[in-house]
Amino acid sequence: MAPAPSDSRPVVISGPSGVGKGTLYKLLLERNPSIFATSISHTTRDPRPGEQRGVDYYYVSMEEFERMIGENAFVEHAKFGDNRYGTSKKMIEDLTASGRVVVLDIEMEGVKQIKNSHIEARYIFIAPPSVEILEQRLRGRGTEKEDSIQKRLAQAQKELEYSKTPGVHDVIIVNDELEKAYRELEDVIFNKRA
Ligand SMILES: Nc1ncnc2c1ncn2[C@@H]1O[C@H](COP(=O)(O)OP(=O)(O)OP(=O)(O)O)[C@@H](O)[C@H]1O
Repeated sequence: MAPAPSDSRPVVISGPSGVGKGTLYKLLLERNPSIFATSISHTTRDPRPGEQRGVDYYYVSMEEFERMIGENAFVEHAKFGDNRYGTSKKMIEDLTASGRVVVLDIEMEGVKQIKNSHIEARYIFIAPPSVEILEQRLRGRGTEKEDSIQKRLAQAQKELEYSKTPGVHDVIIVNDELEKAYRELEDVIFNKRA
């Protein structure tokens, strides 16, 4: 395990569905458990069996969630179906104050919001070697029905376009060979390169 990075800003990892963000994120936390902390979102949905309050999510009512939006308590928030999800500023500040680097797995609209929230963060985009390989991974994961795969691929095109906007991401890592991409991710976070 490497010593703690000198840069303690939260790390925002984004990229299209199926690119391997979750896999890389999990490795980062498993291999450096005392250095990184998982961002814990607020949600209005009910806990699922096995989920723990304050570990998987902070579960709040719709009223509470809307009050927090009004107080500008979120760096980003979104609605999926009937449920709302958000990342609170206080959660990031508290985890950072505890001496750990917060890692956030955020989709494109959330990235745009965080960039407007004036929070200091590092932005890492995970790109697929090609759209064909992205499709293979989405299919290979076996979690998605055909229409969901098509939606994710259409959304991926938008995200890949956005990732080309100059200055949006500090670095783009192509997730070709997993261990190679992982090493690049660590190198960036631990400032072993740009
Ligand atoms: N470098 C790689 N080479 C081959 N397969 C990979 C690689 N990285 C990840 N995968 C596989 O690709 C699939 C998608 O990975 P993962 O679930 O981590 O994607 P994700 O970006 O987190 O997607 P989502 O945003 O939908 O959660 C998984 O089956 C994973 O095991």
